[in-house]
Amino acid sequence: MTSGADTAPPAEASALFGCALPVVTRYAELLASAGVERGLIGPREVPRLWERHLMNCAVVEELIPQDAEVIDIGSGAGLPGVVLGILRPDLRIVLLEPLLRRTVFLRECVELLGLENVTVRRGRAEDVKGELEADFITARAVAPLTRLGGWALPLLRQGGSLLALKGEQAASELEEARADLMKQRPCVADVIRVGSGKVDPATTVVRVTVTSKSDQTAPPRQHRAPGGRKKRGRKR
Ligand SMILES: C[S@@+](CC[C@H](N)C(=O)[O-])C[C@H]1O[C@@H](n2cnc3c(N)ncnc32)[C@H](O)[C@@H]1O
Repeated sequence: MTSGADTAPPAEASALFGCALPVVTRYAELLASAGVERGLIGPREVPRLWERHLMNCAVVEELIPQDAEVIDIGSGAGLPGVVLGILRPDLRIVLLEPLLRRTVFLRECVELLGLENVTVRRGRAEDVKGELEADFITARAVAPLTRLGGWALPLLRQGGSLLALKGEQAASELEEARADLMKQRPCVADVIRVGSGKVDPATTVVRVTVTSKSDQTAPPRQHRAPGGRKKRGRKR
């Protein structure tokens, strides 16, 4: 895969990605070249790859504790799963994607970027129950919350969370979906903004955490405070 348009990172990306910046930059190049050529990402997205896609996805790592297992449902060209995999070598991430040409691109990315903690699984989320399970599920721009919850909640371990990256309508979407989510599995849900001061606007996430029936009012499990984790360098 060759390099495409100018994909140099903005100044703010250094602080966010630290020592992972060269690998994320290589991923940006892959998106801007093969990703565009193969129709996985629109050419108009290239000038805003960093702000709107890579950085916006990266800040979600604040919500995921050390060594968690993550499934990224509907990974597409790898957002947010590939970014999280680069930034957090401690996580084990499955990129779940049904479309062949997307899984081909994802496998190429995983290999070229040396992501030993990331695997690609071709399939639909509703078809992998009993085969895949995780502590966290991420999803961006995949499906309305009610449908996404129906796919994701059965794949979560007790205490695990769906982290759905959503837009400005997140709160109203959650209120509409809340009763349906509860029918799926006992859970608590909230809308949180992550990455304030790092990305503008901050990323909006609907977090749905599966609970036991007796634990309905409990807040989601306490995660590490943002910035409190010691980052481990990736072996290259
Ligand atoms: C709009 S794209 C978003 C891709 C990526 N998450 C992003 O933010 O750029 C939606 C993706 O969800 C995938 N998808 C659709 N239905 C799915 C399902 N039932 N299970 C898993 N993935 C699905 C599609 O193939 C597509 O790649």
